[in-house]
Amino acid sequence: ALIIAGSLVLGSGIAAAEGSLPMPGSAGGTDVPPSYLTDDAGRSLILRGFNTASSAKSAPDGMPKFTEADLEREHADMGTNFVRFLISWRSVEPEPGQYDQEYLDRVEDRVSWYADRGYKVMLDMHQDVYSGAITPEGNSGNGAGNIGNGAPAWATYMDGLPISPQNRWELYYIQPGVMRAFDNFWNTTGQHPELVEHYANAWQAVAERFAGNDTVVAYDLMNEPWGGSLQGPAFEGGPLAALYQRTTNAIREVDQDSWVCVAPQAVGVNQGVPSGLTKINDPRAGEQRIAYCPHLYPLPLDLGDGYSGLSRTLTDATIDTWRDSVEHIAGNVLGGAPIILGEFGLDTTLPGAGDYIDRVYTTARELGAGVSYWSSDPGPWGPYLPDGTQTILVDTLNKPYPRAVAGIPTEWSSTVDRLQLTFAPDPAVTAPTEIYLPESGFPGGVDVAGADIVNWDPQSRLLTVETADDTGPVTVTVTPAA
Ligand SMILES: CN(C)c1ccc(C(=O)NC[C@H]2N[C@H](CO)[C@@H](O)[C@@H]2O)cc1
Repeated sequence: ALIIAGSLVLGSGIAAAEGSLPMPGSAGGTDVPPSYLTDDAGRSLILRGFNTASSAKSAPDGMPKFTEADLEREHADMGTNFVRFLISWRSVEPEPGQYDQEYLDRVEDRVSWYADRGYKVMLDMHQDVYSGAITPEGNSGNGAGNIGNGAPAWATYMDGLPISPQNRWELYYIQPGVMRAFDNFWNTTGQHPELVEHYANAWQAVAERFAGNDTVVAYDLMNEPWGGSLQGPAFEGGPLAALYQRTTNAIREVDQDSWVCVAPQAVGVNQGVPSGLTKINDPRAGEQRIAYCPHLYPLPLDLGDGYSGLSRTLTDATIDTWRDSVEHIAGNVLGGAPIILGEFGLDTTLPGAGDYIDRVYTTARELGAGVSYWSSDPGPWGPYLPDGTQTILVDTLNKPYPRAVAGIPTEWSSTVDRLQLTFAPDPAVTAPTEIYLPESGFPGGVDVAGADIVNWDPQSRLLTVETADDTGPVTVTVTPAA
């Protein structure tokens, strides 16, 4: 909280200095309409799923404690179609220039679980506090760790600076040894220009494996970047943007089609401070495939208050300023990039938790954004407790949504037993529009107005519809059969 509050002050100061952003609470951060990732049939994808999973951070084999049966349960209970799957630099490149193909085999096995159920996967090169190698007790092997995680031990240069035990994991970020590890990674010290090169080449090795895999649609280049001694636009528009550009170029040497997702710095921006991220150019032929993947963690909720009273008021204000910044970066800076809310979440036992989750999904729907909730790990934040008991998250998330749209969605909304979608059909897209309908709202047949039913499968809960493609925007309304 101290750090975040500090960076909020820092961030706010920077934002004021920058002066190029819309005033908080304005009509929105851009006039650029939402855009979408698309599938191979050209359908606009509306992605709903989880981060899977935090347990991978400390696993020696780099894999989450998440079985195919866990995925089957998630799919049956909530109809998700997306996952932000955590991978790690330490696992990809355990030694300099040596890429672990057996680790990538394990990742590919998990990807096939998702493929078999019609999911799309975004691979997240995850880090928190740089590496598990920052503390001897935290290092369960080459940077696997329960305090830090991400970078391999060989890329962790603390130059002998101290790291003392902290009662909150976030406070390790400002420990001298950790600050130096980040300053060496970003080469702010001028001592290690090779590390960002290794990072880009590690991503190239991952992209080389998944380039032809239609299930993997995006690469999230770095989780919650931290600039060490560099903060705000000096970091985001400096070494962070440079790393993103270098990594995008390296990926495009082997993979022309996956989206490259870039995230702002976490501190401040997660809490609504405007980001100073600058343009990343996609060298691919044709449309740019850069996406924007911010996270949302309003400070009042981080402090353990519920979504009620003053905390709710302050959280709503945070969401408004966060949304303006997201629209500005995705629309104006990145040139109309699709948005994926890479992380948001809270302790679902807090007062008003269900209302907060609904508010965030409404904001995501209005932004045309995908969502990966943090996280699928067992516990009060997730959908299931360790004993398998469902939290409120399952029913809160288990709502109708359009998964793949044969055109450009302009708006949609749903309740448990009704969905309405307006979109501009794309004549070039011959695949039908696909909609998920939960059994709770649709126990029997379905009625569709505004489109023709192609198929309704009560087992998979998927409805597909088609419309005449020579018309203007169409509105499809789905209700339970009378
Ligand atoms: C001081 N710094 C740099 C900092 C502090 C706090 C977070 C954070 O809470 N992040 C929110 C969630 N995201 C991670 C996984 O990406 C989770 O462990 C956090 O709960 C990030 C950075």
